Amino acid sequence: MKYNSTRDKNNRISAAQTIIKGIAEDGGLFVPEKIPQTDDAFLSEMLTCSYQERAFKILSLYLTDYTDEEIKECIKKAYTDQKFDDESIAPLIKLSDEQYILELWHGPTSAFKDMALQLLPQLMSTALQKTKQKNDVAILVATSGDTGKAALEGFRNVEKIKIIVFYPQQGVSDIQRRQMITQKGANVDVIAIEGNFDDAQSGLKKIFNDKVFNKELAEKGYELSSANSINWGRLLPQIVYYFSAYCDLVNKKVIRPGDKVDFTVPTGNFGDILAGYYARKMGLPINKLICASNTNNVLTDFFATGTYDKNRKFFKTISPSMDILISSNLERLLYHVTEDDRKIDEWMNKLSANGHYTIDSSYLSQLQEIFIADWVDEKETLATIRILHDTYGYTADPHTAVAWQAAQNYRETADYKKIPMVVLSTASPYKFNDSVLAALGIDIGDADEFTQLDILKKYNKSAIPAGLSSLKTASILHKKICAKENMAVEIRNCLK
Ligand SMILES: N[C@@H](CCOP(=O)(O)O)C(=O)O
Repeated sequence: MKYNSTRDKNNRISAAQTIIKGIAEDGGLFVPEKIPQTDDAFLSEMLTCSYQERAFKILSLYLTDYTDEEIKECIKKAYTDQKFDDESIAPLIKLSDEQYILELWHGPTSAFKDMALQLLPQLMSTALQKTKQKNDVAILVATSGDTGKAALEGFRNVEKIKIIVFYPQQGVSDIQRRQMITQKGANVDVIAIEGNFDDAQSGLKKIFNDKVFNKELAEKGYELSSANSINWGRLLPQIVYYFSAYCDLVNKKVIRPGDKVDFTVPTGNFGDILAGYYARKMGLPINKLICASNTNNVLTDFFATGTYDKNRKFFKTISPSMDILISSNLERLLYHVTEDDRKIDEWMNKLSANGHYTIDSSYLSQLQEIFIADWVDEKETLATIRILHDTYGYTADPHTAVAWQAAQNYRETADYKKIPMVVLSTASPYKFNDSVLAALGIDIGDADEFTQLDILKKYNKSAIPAGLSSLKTASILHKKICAKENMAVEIRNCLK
């Protein structure tokens, strides 16, 4: 299996090279040349498998230049009970006969990003050995809150790899910031930027494509890569949990093999929901993928009109990980729908130059067959957290609440087929204590984030994750702040 750039079909490389590179030199994203197909037998074998075995079955379809032993070893190191506090790795929680929550935050940093970022470092280290690359890798990450910490935790002290994370100074929750600025590890740097996530992501994309800068770093012994979902190695592990949740529904006798299921995904950079699209293309019986946004509803408008327009007000919300106006992985989706690298290049150039592009109506109709897009404002997000708590005794974080409400909205339309709905829960509520407590009507006065953790415990059945309670005594190790124009300067300083 080879991978090619969305902007140049002739730019083809192996899976190992794809994972090391992260992004193509032409600015495009790497996609599998063919999406492997699964059949009834594949799914039926998967039913009795552990999460790790399910991961192996999916990964081996895509990582054809890795040996089975290499893939198994990567999976074994990633999904252990030392790292995940639930043995099923991604537990499926029933809230009603038709409504399920897929909790993806039982890893070390309490966000769904761990599902991929515990595995990516293993896949990358193996790729470096396989390709005998001489230079070290410098991973550059832009985060709106969750990816940063998960990437730092995954890559800390990994040999031949350095990692530099940029986060928006004013755009993450208190706990998310604490998680990042207390990060230990000889190979990590964390820098706040005076800007938002889009500034960080766009700044890094420019740096990835800056030939002169890349040459300078190569001479110093570094190749750049990414741990954001622009890296294929981030998306691939996420396909697994769609299959796994489906198998769990069959095993619980909620559905029979072959029955269709809907998934709702809180969406920012479009990676998580795109993994669902790959699962669907591979043959998993998914009916609709519901793309849930917060007030930064650029994707909702895109799926309604076919015009992607980032020229709009950027809102800082209580679901900061979704505060994004340039959703990178949409490029991959458009490539798969059009199979036309020229068109993708044209649209992405328009997006860079003017901030908008419009796709042909025939493509839009194809997308509307699969995707339902909706958005939820701040007030409704808070109200939903309260409803989930009071009705189901379930404490959700704001991102999950956005998705839950978008799912309910869809379930009230004439299109809804009365089939099970799985809502992806992407972060622990303990990462967003002040918003969750406000939603529950609890007065926190001037309680700090750690007192808030303890208060929230009284209203939440699950324990405070060890990785969050330990932050209280953790020393602050990273204090750098930079202007958004100075990211390259900071990178140079970190890679001296
Ligand atoms: N939601 C993200 C933003 C980056 O998305 P990614 O999936 O491409 O890493 C975050 O929390 O940082």
